[in-house]
Amino acid sequence: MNPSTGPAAPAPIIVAERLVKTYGTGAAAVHALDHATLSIAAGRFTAVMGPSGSGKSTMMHVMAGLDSVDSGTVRLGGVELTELSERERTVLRRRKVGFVFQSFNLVPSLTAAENIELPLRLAGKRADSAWVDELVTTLGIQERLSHRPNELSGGQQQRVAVARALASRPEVVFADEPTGALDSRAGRALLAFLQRASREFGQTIVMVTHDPVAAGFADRVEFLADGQVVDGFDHPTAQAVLDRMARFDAVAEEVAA
Ligand SMILES: Nc1ncnc2c1ncn2[C@@H]1O[C@H](COP(=O)(O)OP(=O)(O)OP(=O)(O)O)[C@@H](O)[C@H]1O
Repeated sequence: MNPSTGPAAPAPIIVAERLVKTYGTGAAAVHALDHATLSIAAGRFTAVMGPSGSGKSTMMHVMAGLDSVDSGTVRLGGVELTELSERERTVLRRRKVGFVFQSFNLVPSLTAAENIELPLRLAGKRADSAWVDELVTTLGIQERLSHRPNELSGGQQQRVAVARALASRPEVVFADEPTGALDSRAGRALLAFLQRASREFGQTIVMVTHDPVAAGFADRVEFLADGQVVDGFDHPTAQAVLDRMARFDAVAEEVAA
């Protein structure tokens, strides 16, 4: 450790540089990403925030290999995603990435246990049953494994979705507003679990959120505005995030005036 700088920052697992993604052309063109540059540290929990339309979901989809860019580069675990075909990106996603969506996205005809195992089956991986058992127990869903999603509460469905995302120990878990459909108690329990997954198990997590309280569970917060990463800091608290967002609003009001 260098005493003047503290512990070295962990190596980045994702390096996204000068990403450009434009929808439409001419006067109707929308610059969803406008030379956005962002690194995600391995083993950390990172929140991505910013006003509606600032490019958060687009950025996440590109970093996860779900979407292509017009220009720029994205390396995920040393692999340059922008050089892969769509098919190669799909294979890489199955091997390296887990997802948690706001709307859970569980398969209705499968039980909770079958949903949890689905990404492993798709990736042709064998389940590490001790790990899956630990996940299921920690998330408190062991009594619900034989139930189908429509027999589970929203909070239980989301916990199944989290177990599904972590079951294969992916290099990165991407979570898009994972607490958006939950009440605040269930939301906090889920955030505490994500925080624990990164602190205790070294799981890298990238979470898009509008909620300063949710961002307060992360190790770092990054802010997007108008398709660019404009700020970021470590150890965010809900209050520090709120203060930063208020400065965005003040600038937006000045621009509009
Ligand atoms: N498929 C698409 N076609 C056209 N425009 C799109 C498409 N997807 C996103 N956009 C536009 O790109 C911009 C960035 O969108 P994006 O969804 O990444 O923002 P966001 O920050 O995630 O927003 P929100 O917080 O509202 O979900 C927006 O102006 C959006 O309207």
